[in-house]
Amino acid sequence: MTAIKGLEGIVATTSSISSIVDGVLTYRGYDIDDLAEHATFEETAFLLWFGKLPTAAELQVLQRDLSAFAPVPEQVIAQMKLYPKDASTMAALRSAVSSLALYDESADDMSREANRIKAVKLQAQIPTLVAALSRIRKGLEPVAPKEGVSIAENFLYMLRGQDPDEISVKALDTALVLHADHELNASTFAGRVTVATLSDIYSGVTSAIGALKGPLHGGANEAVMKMLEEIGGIESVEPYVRGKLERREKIMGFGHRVYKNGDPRAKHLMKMSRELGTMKGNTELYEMSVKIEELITGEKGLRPNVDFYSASVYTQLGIERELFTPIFAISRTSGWTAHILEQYEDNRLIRPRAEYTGLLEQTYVPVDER
Ligand SMILES: CC(=O)SCCNC(=O)CCNC(=O)[C@H](O)C(C)(C)COP(=O)(O)OP(=O)(O)OC[C@H]1O[C@@H](n2cnc3c(N)ncnc32)[C@H](O)[C@@H]1OP(=O)(O)O
Ligand SMILES: O=C([O-])CC(=O)C(=O)O
Repeated sequence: MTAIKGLEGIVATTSSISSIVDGVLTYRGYDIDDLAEHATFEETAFLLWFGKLPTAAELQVLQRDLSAFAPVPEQVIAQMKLYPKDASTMAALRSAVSSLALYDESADDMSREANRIKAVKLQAQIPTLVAALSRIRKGLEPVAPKEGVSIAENFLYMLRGQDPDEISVKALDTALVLHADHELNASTFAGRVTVATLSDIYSGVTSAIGALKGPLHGGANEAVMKMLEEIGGIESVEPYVRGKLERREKIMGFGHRVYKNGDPRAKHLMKMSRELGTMKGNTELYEMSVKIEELITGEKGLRPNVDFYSASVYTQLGIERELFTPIFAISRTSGWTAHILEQYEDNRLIRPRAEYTGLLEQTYVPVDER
């Protein structure tokens, strides 16, 4: 038995949800470029869950269900108010999502219909939790979700307590489409491993949130923003990046396990970053990001991944850094739950083997003789 560290290149399951072939990402056969340009996040979530784009009537039903499910149990809000104010938002979100299960009587109902409803419910409630966590951290009361608006619009409304502008809603909606699914990434794999024991969907999504939090995965978008803040201005980019390269430190937001010639989502976020900066009359974050990319690609051949330009996009939308990875979780809930539903449909326990490298032939020695 020879271990493949990080399971690199191992094909661990079949899936008909999303694919990456020759650097092209598709959801259910639709190119991400096509979806980013034309689809809403709600259409994308439907596509991931049910394998086809919704008709107008199906979309209306989904939007109605998402609105109906968006309020979260008041007990969960009360618990969130007790969380330490300096806890990371992802750690708080992990706890809050786990708590949701305690107040859902159908949490352990493993029927296909119940699990489909819970997927929609989680998608509706996670944005409410993230917005509430942000306000609670600031000492503000959470704002109840609005009926009849998109997830992107509702999220920005719940964050600020006022209606967002159309450009911000559109930009966030596109970012949600771009982050919705990504084949067998670490958090999706974690979610699938969890439910392959026939554990419930809340446990699967809680596991996935834990995996997304790490800086080698979704947590990289917050790390990118920290780096931009540390750099401070365009004139400091070059010495900062060269210093990091000399010390052989990782530059967050670059590199990818699967894409070696560039992440197809990055160009959309780069364009959004440029457009938002131009619109707001301040392109410094965009220009700093472009300069970092030129240096890293030039020196190391590494290309930006989805997390790199999303940092400047969210900042230009006026969103605080602590919410970047939770926003990734809002979007990826669609992909996680689609994969969880797929796992239940044709389940087999996921239990690989380990190559043992420890001691051999040890003999027990009583404690007082050691
Ligand atoms: C949504 C997402 O999860 S996208 C990924 C988000 N994560 C990040 O942006 C964190 C920074 N990037 C990384 O750490 C890595 O590129 C990963 C974790 C994404 C992929 O890792 P792996 O597939 O294991 O690649 P691996 O770490 O083996 O990298 C190959 C080589 O490139 C180097 N490298 C990879 N990424 C980076 C980086 N961001 N900065 C500097 N060097 C890097 C590695 O040090 C390694 O060099 P070596 O061969 O001289 O040791
Ligand atoms: O696929 C991966 O390894 C990470 C990634 O880009 C994602 O989850 O979007």
